[in-house]
Amino acid sequence: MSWTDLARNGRILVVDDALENIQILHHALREEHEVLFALDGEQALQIASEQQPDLILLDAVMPGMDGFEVVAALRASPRLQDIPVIFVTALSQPEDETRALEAGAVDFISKPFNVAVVRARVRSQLTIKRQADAMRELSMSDGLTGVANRRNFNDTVDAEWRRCARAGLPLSLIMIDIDHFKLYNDHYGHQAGDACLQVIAAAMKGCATRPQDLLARYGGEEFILLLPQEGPDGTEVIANRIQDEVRKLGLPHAASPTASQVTLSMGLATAMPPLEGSEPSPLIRIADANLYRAKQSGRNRYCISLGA
Ligand SMILES: Nc1nc2c(ncn2[C@@H]2O[C@H](COP(=O)(O)OP(=O)(O)OP(=O)(O)O)[C@@H](O)[C@H]2O)c(=O)[nH]1
Repeated sequence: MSWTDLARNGRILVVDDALENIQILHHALREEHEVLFALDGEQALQIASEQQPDLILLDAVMPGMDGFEVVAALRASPRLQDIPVIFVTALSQPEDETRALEAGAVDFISKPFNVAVVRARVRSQLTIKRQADAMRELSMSDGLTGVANRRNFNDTVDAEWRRCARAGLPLSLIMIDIDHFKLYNDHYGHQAGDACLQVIAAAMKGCATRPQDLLARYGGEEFILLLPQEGPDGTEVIANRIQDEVRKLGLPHAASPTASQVTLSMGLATAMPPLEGSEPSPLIRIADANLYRAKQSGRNRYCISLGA
């Protein structure tokens, strides 16, 4: 897919208190893009939050919340702050343009506008947005297995920890380690080891598929599964599912003293719920200690305890 293709099909939110302006922009953009609209600032923020548009075309002067206030509210929201905003406005003084750009808009178009120019500027901002999205995605995932990387896990566990603490919901972790992986590499070679990590990661990813679940590569052959809103019983169900799926893969491990196939050891830990103001690191340490117990007591199993 080329970058030009990436500029097509974006979802655009047009915000203007004059219906005729919305109609003109809708007409100009509807062939290439999905166009949503809002007639005031409050409605714009609500639709942005629900529909996550790729770009917002925003009128500056509106009754109630004006465009500058809308941009400030977008920038203050972690979920909405990356949505680019182009001001489309009757304001035309250089100081208006400067104020809009300083407030966080990426571009400024004065009314009356030329439709072809609007289309071209929309395309160029969508291209930049897609490139930024792709870069962010890459920086948050592990290059070998495609699952989340450790940094992504650290950011996500902090946010989910706070969310579960506020809502009084449990949060669980499963620390997962491939058994005798050094012997696997020694026996089959490092490339086969890499392929093994990829296959195991893909199988584990299919075992916890709720939107808030996150599988991350935590170290070389160590993974961690974050299960917000999951108590100890559900976590054991998922641990058993992972063991079953890996068993079904039947990856030979001729050098393993534990089994003839690749096996996993796991440490489970649940906060019931996290305490407000506390940190997730003690729970991670408990999951790690339980993984160590699973290794010590024979591998190819999980150990569990409540904690933190
Ligand atoms: N192929 C491959 N191997 C890796 C990668 N990352 C780490 N490893 C290997 O994973 C092995 C981990 O070995 P150890 O920590 O000794 O653990 P183990 O052999 O799995 O033994 P137990 O955990 O005690 O069952 C090391 O040999 C690392 O070189 C990777 O990205 N690719």
